[in-house]
Amino acid sequence: MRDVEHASRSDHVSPHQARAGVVLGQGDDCALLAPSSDCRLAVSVDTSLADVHFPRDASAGAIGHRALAVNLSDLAAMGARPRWFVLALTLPEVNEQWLEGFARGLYDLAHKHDIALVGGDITRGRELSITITVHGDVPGDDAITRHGARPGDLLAVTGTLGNAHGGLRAWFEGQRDECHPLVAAYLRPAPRVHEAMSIRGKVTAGLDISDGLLADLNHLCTRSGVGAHLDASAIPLDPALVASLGASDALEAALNGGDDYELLLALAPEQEAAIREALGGTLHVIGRVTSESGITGITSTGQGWQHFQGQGLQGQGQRSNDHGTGATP
Ligand SMILES: Nc1ncnc2c1ncn2[C@@H]1O[C@H](COP(=O)(O)OP(=O)(O)O)[C@@H](O)[C@H]1O
Ligand SMILES: Cc1ncc(C[n+]2csc(CCOP(=O)(O)OP(=O)(O)O)c2C)c(N)n1
Ligand SMILES: [Mg+2]
Repeated sequence: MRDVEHASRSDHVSPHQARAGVVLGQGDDCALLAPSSDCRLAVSVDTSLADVHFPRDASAGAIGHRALAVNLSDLAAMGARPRWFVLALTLPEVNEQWLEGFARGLYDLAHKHDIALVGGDITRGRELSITITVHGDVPGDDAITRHGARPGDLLAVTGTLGNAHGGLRAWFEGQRDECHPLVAAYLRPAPRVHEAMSIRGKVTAGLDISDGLLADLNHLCTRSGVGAHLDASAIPLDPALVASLGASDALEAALNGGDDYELLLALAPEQEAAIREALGGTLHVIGRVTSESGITGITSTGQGWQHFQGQGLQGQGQRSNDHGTGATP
């Protein structure tokens, strides 16, 4: 255990220890943190499991990066500024070299987003499992939520969709180059933290896309009590994805593949110019919010990622549509 603690406290952590708001970091029974008085605290937890969220033969650095990235993406979804995280690690064995790589992937991303590791827990168990709880802050009532979308709002996404699913498929077909653009999108997602902070207060609702565009749009619509109409031809697809999967499977990957960690936003049309200025070419309008429930404009039989539907790669794209959205052309 001492080895693990050493690796998770190695010298690239120390710059974070002194950062603002950490009264007492690792080493005692709890961390003591001082949230900003004018801010709300944003808290979220996500677990990453070998062969469920990442392939067990991915590099240790990619596993560390990805486990933190998906949590940072939840802070981005709310427009929160990353502050602190805690890490619960279950390992089948202690491998010093693996831990060094894991720590490097994790801390490089932590450093990039100025988030400090303030505590954790390490246990031995059969499967590799990483649970991270992130804390962020957001001023006043500016948090981006799922519940504010209104009929007439535009729907938009950042970046392109489906690449990570293309990378997952490439990995299972034997592609092991982690620098391959689609594989990198899957293993090393780039959470839209700065983008989200620059548009909070300007959007009516938003969330990050982890389960797939249709599934997460459905979450937003349900929470807001609205429906949506999508323009299939406006869904942004990377030419590399279309080249890899063909146009039809690329669209299906974008709609239902998941793992994108892009933002899905609802915004009043009069805010579009300001948001486009903040986000530049990353913003793509893909439809609008409607008053009738259900998602129209898209024909798809998929329903995004569901942990308890016996999913695996074989099941992707072969599931029936029961997400209750009534997706129709
Ligand atoms: N086991 C649980 N206990 C309490 N709340 C949960 C649990 N699982 C999910 N939730 C809550 O349900 C909401 C949706 O969770 P989830 O689908 O995991 O969203 P996300 O994609 O943002 O991680 C979140 O507010 C989350 O905190
Ligand atoms: C090895 C592997 N198989 C399949 C997937 C696809 N996948 C697994 S979980 C998931 C959805 C996101 O994970 P979840 O635990 O639901 O995160 P949350 O929505 O809570 O952020 C997807 C698309 C993957 N990422 N890796
Ligand atoms: Mg979650």
